[in-house]
Amino acid sequence: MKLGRLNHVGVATPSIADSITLYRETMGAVAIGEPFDLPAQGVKVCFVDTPNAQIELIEPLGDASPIHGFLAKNPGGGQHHLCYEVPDINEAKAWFEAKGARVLGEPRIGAHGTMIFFVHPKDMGGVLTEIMETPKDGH
Ligand SMILES: CC[C@@H](C(=O)O)C(=O)SCCNC(=O)CCNC(=O)[C@H](O)C(C)(C)COP(=O)(O)OP(=O)(O)OC[C@H]1O[C@@H](n2cnc3c(N)ncnc32)[C@H](O)[C@@H]1OP(=O)(O)O
Ligand SMILES: [Co+2]
Repeated sequence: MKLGRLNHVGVATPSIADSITLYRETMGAVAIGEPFDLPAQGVKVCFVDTPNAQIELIEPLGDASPIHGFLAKNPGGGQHHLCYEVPDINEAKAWFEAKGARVLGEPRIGAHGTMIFFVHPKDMGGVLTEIMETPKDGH
C-alpha cells in the first residue's frame, strides 16, 4: 500500500456552532463550509479549509453516534482522528488486516463522497485512523 497525503484532522465538538466561532475568531479561518448532517455516520459535519488540509468538525447526531463515548471522556471536545488518503480502499483494507490492525466495520461512503474505513486506535499508537480513497478531483 502507498500512503497518501493527510486529508483531514477530525475534531469532535459538543457544538459545531461554538467551534465555528472559535475557528473564525480565534484561529482566523476564512474558508468554513456549511454544516450538514450525515445520519449514516451518526455525525453532523463542518469542514474548515486550511491551505494544506482540512479540519473536520464533528458533532454527535442521534443516540448511536460513534463519538458519544469520546465526548463523555472529553466533554469540551478534542482531536478525534487523522485521515489519510490511499489510491485503493480495498488494497488498503487488506494491508491493515494483514498487519493485524483492527479495521472497524466495512468500507463505506464518507463525507467527501469516497470510500472510507477506520482502524482501531489501540492498534495505531493511540490514534484513531481514517483511511480514505483519494477523491477524483483531488480534494
Ligand atoms: C464525517 C464522516 C466521516 C468522514 O468521512 O470523515 C468521519 O470521520 S465519522 C467520525 C466518527 N466515526 C467514527 O469514529 C467511527 C469509528 N469509531 C469507532 O468505531 C469507535 O468510536 C471506537 C474507535 C471503536 C471507539 O469506541 P468507543 O465506544 O467510543 O470507545 P471504547 O470505550 O470502545 O474505546 C476503546 C479505547 O479506545 C480509546 N479511544 C476511543 N476513541 C478514541 C479516539 N478517537 N482516539 C484515541 N483513542 C480513542 C478509548 O479511550 C478506550 O481506551 P481505554 O480507555 O484505554 O480503554
Ligand atoms: Co473523518
